[in-house]
Amino acid sequence: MTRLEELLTDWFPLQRWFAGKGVPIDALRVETEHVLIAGEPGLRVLVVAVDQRGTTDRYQVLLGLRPEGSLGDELAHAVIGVCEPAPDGAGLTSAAVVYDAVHDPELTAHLLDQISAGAGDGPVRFRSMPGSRVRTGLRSLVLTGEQSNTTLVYGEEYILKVFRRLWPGPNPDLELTSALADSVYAARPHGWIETDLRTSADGTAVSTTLAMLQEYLRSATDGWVLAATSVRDLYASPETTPSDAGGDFAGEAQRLGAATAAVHRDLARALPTDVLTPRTRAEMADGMVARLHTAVAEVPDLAPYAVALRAAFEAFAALDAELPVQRVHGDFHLGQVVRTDTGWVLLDFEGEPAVPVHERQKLSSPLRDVAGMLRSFDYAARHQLIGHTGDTTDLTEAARAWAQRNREAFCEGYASGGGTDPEKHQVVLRAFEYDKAVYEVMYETRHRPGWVGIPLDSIAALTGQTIPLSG
Ligand SMILES: Nc1ncnc2c1ncn2[C@@H]1O[C@H](COP(=O)(O)OP(=O)(O)O)[C@@H](O)[C@H]1O
Ligand SMILES: O=P(O)(O)O[C@H]1O[C@H](CO)[C@@H](O[C@H]2O[C@H](CO)[C@@H](O)[C@H](O)[C@H]2O)[C@H](O)[C@H]1O
Repeated sequence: MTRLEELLTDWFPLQRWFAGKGVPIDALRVETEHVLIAGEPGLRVLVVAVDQRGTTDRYQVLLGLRPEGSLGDELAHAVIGVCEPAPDGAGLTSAAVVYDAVHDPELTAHLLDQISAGAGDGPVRFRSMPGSRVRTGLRSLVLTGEQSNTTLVYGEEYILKVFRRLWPGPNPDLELTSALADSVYAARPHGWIETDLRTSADGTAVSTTLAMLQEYLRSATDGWVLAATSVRDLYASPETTPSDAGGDFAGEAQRLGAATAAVHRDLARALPTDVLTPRTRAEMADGMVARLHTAVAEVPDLAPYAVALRAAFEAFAALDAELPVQRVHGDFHLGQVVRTDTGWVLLDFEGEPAVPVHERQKLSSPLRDVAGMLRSFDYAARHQLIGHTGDTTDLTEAARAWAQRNREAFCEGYASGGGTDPEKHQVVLRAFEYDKAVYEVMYETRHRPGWVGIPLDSIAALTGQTIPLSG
């Protein structure tokens, strides 16, 4: 292991985007290293392979290099460590501080310049969308917050989403956002960065998205923040109904449902569609059951509900109805939608970040996204109860009413906006809701253990094993 690899081994577990937190790193290798800026400061793009418990995941690191002692205080938080020159004289010629270059506007300016120029035909390629004229000379800032990737905002003009965990192939976010380039319900794409990544199956080099440049929506307010504010208003007077409390969210939920239906319609027009046969539906249900088994093995608290969950997946498999499928969002929740001055806009079409890309590219029912958003209403209603001591009967009842009201409004908006009426497909909807809740139990256990009670309580309620909060 080189000194750089040793430093990265210590640094990776501290990163929010590192999916292998809590599991020891068996080995870490810099698989490829390409110089984007030679000299000082230097910029390199690394693909780093991390072995953990018999599996290998790959991540992108944009590595900044400056001579030791020359790094300003404003970059102190981004430091990975100090690298010595190699004894054989290859690579560095003097000791350098290496750091997470996404935090260095002097280096990230280069990425925007290169995208604007559509530069590079070598191992790292920069591309701008046909018809886009990307402005340069804008200073970048890293967006803070809980994120699976790293997002830079350039001068309130563009967002550059730097994908951290890499799978060979185009990132679904770029694929779907490009398909929605003319939609008012999605942020316009302007360009991307790509490299070649070898598949683990046969070693073929596949063009793989490293980052995506998109329009920055200046007037955007996060859907989660808006919903949480509405819940907080209700909690201030839990004896009132959600419709009478200040800050009722149902109108927004209804419009969000309609926007979601419009996006599904546009995706179905631009990208492949199909109809599930009984066999392919059974395969989808098998996938849900397999995820349940994995989750129960990792989180034993899920075990009491396994029979009820499995029964819902089997009912889905046994349905005697055709099920249209298409490309969908795949990880739809209130944090993936923003309210702008012109209405709702859907973001982050990457799918569930922990799932291999080829799985996320599979066609699915749009009701899967509907189920994702319904789960999110449930989260928004419940999360403010975390850590509440004392009698929460009134608040729990208020939360239940809030979730139910917004659930109904969203489904009504979705159906009136031209989507399949969720109310008429309860078996499908239930299976997708349960599947998402099982995913959430795993997600929370790994990333936010203090929140795992939210999906667990919902599963208890949804399976009828405690007082139901939703549905
Ligand atoms: N085009 C955009 N305009 C304004 N804000 C955005 C835009 N894209 C993303 N954001 C903000 O950044 C957050 C994270 O972006 P997202 O694509 O969801 O990243 P991640 O996959 O890491 O969660 C979003 O919740 C939203 O608040
Ligand atoms: O936004 P990401 O693509 O990183 O998605 C992951 O993180 C989400 C949390 O930020 C997680 O969403 C879960 O928590 C939300 C509240 O924070 C809630 O609204 C969602 O319904 C719930 O699923 C998402 O599952 C995960 O993939």
